[in-house]
Amino acid sequence: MAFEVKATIATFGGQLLKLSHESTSTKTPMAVSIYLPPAASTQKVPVLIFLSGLTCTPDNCSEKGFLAAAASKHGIAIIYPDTSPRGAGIAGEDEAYDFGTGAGFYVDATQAPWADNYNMYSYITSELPALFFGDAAPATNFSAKLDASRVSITGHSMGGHGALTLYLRNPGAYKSVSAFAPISNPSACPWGDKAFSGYLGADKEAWKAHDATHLVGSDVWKGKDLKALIDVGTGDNFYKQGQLLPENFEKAVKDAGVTGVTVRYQENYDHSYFFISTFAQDHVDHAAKYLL
Ligand SMILES: N[C@@H](CCC(=O)N[C@@H](CS)C(=O)NCC(=O)O)C(=O)O
Repeated sequence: MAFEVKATIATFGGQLLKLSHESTSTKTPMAVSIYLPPAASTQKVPVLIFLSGLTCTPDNCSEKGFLAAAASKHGIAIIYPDTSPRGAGIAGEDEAYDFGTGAGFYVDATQAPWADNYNMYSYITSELPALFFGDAAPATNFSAKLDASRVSITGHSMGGHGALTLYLRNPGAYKSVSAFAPISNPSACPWGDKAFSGYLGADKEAWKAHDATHLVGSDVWKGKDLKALIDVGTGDNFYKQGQLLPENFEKAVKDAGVTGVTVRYQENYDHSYFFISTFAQDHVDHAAKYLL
């Protein structure tokens, strides 16, 4: 299925393209944006995927995350997917900010009425790579510009959970991972409890396959060196309310004997894009270490 280019915006020497396409995973139109650095006009560039948090569209991070500044310098493309299907027509999908629209949690729902459309895991891990790295359409032939063999992943909050879990579930698919204020142990926090109950059902065993704190010590992730950078603000109200639980992830990492995980607690920073933009360069630099 071809991309439709909705906007082309010059920024940091490259271009931000706002795209739309019909998705086979969600059975809805999906918005997705891509930042192409200047280097993409002369060579294939590696890719960093940024998974956004609750309520976000591709615009939040591309407008105020400032990842493109460092990505331009390194010659790295950034893909900004949406956070859920929109307009699926499911009763109740727009009732809450933390479930349904804007809150797909990067899982494939198994429960009615969500299972037909809420398939963000497949969307991010299968459909989007096929679209960007395959021959989607002559006018938007990204496969000539992007190097499918060099992809890293990052994300914020719900998207930090997405980045960590997709990375841990797909060894070798991504060169490195990072996260801003990730929901690190969704099975044990109110956001995760609500989302996983709705999308995955009451059996908490099924939740473990989408919980970074469980995955890191499991057979799914076979590596030892995680190549992970995580930032959490100590002034983040969601951290204080126990929605993020990075300490649980750190303990699981230690118990599993996994190395290569840096978790930084940033004094006073909150959950917002002021926090993300402050540390954006560090996260792009982290990805660049493994992509370039
Ligand atoms: N709207 C929610 C907060 C949702 C929220 O903070 N979302 C974060 C991601 S988890 C975000 O990035 N929001 C959009 C933005 O700040 O631009 C509330 O009222 O508590």
